[in-house]
Amino acid sequence: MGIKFTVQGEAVQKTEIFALSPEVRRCHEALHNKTGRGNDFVGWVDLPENYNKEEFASIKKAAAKIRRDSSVLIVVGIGGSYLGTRTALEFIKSPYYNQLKRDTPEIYFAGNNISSAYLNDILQILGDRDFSINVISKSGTTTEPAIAFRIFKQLLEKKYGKEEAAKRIFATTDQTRGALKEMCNEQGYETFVIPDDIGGRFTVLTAVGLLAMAVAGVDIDAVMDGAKAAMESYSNPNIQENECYQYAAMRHLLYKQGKTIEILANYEPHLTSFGEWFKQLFGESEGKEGKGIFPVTANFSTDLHSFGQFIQEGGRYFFETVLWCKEPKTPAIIPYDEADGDGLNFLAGKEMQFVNNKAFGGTMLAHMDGGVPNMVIQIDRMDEWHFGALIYFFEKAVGISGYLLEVNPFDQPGVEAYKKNMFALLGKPGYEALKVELEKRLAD
Ligand SMILES: O=P(O)(O)OC[C@H]1O[C@](O)(CO)[C@@H](O)[C@@H]1O
Repeated sequence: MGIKFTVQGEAVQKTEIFALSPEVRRCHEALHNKTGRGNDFVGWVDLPENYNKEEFASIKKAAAKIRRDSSVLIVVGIGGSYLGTRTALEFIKSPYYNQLKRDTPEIYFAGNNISSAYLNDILQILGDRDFSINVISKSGTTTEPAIAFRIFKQLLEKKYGKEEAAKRIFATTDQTRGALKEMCNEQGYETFVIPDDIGGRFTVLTAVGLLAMAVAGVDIDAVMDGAKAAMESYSNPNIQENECYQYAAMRHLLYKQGKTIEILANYEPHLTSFGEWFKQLFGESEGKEGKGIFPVTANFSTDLHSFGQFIQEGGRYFFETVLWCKEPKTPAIIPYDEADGDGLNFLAGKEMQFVNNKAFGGTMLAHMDGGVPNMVIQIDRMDEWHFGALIYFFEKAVGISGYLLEVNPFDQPGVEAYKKNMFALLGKPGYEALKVELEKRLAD
């Protein structure tokens, strides 16, 4: 397996982790036998093997068409219909994917906020270039993507006419239900499926993530191969041989010790978006019924110069999980400087990754000395295979971890509260009484 999980220091002993074996085995069985809470939404467990091969081929075809006739792809979506796709692009390609030399379309993400300035910036960047849209929404009624889709769809129709525009809209949505699905039926958009038994935050390895990846020239077969290898490796119910389950158990033990925040730290800007995806995966899965570990992320060494102080000496209620990548995507050598004004000549000729590695080791020891429990998830490199494998590692970990916490890790009832208030304040029909009540509270 190209992923290696290790516990650092003494905060939790291996024996304590292994002592959780009976509970972990129960969670494993509940997940695999579909007998646990939220069992309607565990389709992701065997997805790397059981994905729809016919649709997979259609995704590649659609991607080839987009690459042929579009300079830009606008991907519209939010939450699970956005984060994984963006993460894939930045992890496998680069956060600078759009600026780097390539022969694939530029890709921009819209509908993941309600900012007019953000939207106008994308419209300006797009200009009058040829483009296509991949609108991703299971429900089709999520406000943020619905607004963005209206705007880009109208632009597309104005530019190409309704008929040609319909051939440039690719919708990833529910197989049978929902507002977007109805629109697809009426307008004849090519449609890809968000499976019924996979919740938004677990969909990156479905058409949700795969279409944009394929457009960007990502080898999506290799992504699925990595996920399949992880699926096989982490199907082992024996915690002593299953590092994914060790991670889930370790989180649980730390939570029991009062460590209620997990910092997922990385040392690569290519992993920043991965942290955003992780926040939704763990936040929506575990944060309920007054329980859960609050997921935050740190981008090192950048953030060592911002909240590094707090991590070292602030309140001791968190632990750190470092996502470390062994090989740099591309190497860079530190040059010799005649004047040596910065005193760095002792590093001349060394690779930057050598320095990054020492920053990682030094930081980990300092944080542990400061009382922060540490664990490391190490991958060899940031390529397609490792992306698929790592996604699966975290999905499986949150499934087990959520069951250990005795919550339903596959629902997200709390997300509705803000939506209800927003609809009422916006004057959506049916919310009249709530509007009056909320406006009074806001005016007080
Ligand atoms: O795909 P949809 O229906 O637009 O929903 C987007 C996101 O909103 C949520 O329902 C709530 O955040 C997520 O689970 C989902 O990923």
